[in-house]
Amino acid sequence: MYKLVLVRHGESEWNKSNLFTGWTDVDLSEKGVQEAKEAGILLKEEKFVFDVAFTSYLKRAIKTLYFVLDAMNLLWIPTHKTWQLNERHYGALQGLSKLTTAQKYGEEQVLLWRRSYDVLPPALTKEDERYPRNDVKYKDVPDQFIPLSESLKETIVRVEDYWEREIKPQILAGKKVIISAHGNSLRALIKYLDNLSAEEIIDLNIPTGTPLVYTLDDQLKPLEKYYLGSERRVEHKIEKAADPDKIME
Ligand SMILES: O=C(O)[C@H](O)COP(=O)(O)O
Repeated sequence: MYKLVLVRHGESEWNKSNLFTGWTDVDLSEKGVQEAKEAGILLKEEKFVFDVAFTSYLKRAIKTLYFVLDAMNLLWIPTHKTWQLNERHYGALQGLSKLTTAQKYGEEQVLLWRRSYDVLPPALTKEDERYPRNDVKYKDVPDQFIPLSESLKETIVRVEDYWEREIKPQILAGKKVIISAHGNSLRALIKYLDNLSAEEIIDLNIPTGTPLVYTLDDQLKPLEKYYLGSERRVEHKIEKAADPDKIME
């Protein structure tokens, strides 16, 4: 049996103002920093220890991992960063308000862009300054993997590939692993791990800064999973992840 911990980054500046973010490299909000620190304290209180950590190329996930590991006195452990754990690329929606986009295109269309399995958000063009090729972080990523937009289906392909090649062997070697990533790159991983259908994944919302603990069998099939923290607080954060404008603090 193995344990695995997943954590979505704490609230970002763009979560706070409810903008489509994707690969935009925005920082944590003050509240997000607090959430990350609290996640680390919770993990420490529950006596979790990690041997190796994985995160994306985006600072909101990297900093969340930093605050979690700092609270646990584990900043020294090896940490692997990869573009393959980045948030799903939101294409030309990146930077737009989720609320005004819903007013313009309808809530149903925005729900499809946000939560469906295979609907692509509108694509960027290669001339757009948001095209990831313009960002030095992705200089070593081959052209065919640089997205103009991604559905969850495409996100799963890159997340699954990284899981199989890099993360799974570490877990099977007995290393205790934590992954700090994003709402949709974690939905991608969870769909794969839990073998969820395209319908089931629509209703899955991941709360910010809340450790999700998996117990896995010898084949890494999930036996159990649960969020750390009070049930009421976790529920509230899940509702907020589903519809940030409707949920007040
Ligand atoms: O990229 C984003 O905008 C957020 O990180 C996740 O957005 P979502 O809740 O619309 O999937």
